[in-house]
Amino acid sequence: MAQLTQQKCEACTKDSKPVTQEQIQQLKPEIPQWDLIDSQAEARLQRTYQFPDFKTALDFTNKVGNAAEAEGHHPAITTEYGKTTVTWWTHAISGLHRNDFIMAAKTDDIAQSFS
Ligand SMILES: C[C@H](O)[C@H](O)[C@H]1CNC2=NC(N)=NC(=O)C2=N1
Repeated sequence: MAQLTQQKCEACTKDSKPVTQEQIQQLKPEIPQWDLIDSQAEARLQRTYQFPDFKTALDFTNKVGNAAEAEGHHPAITTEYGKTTVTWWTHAISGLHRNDFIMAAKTDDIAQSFS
């Protein structure tokens, strides 16, 4: 299987299959700096990135937003002075889909261009 960053999101419906625990164990090492969290009783992936100032955090936010639009899969993003927190989950299934791991890996790739 190709690296997550090379993969494409698929359109999700309420019938889409969430990742299994086994799949999570396989995929999580590819995005080691992401936390698996429970929010509103749903599994989500979350990571906070540090930046030197607000403008850089906002530039990163916009790049992640563009990637989300390109893939048709959308995160929650909180932009603050010096940091941006990105949270991925799949609304249609109220949980985690492979798409979320793909987008977390793509988000890490975007962040690399800021370091
Ligand atoms: C029709 C469209 O593809 C869907 O509404 C998409 C849009 N972006 C989405 N983003 C996320 N994170 N979860 C979804 O279920 C989702 N659904």
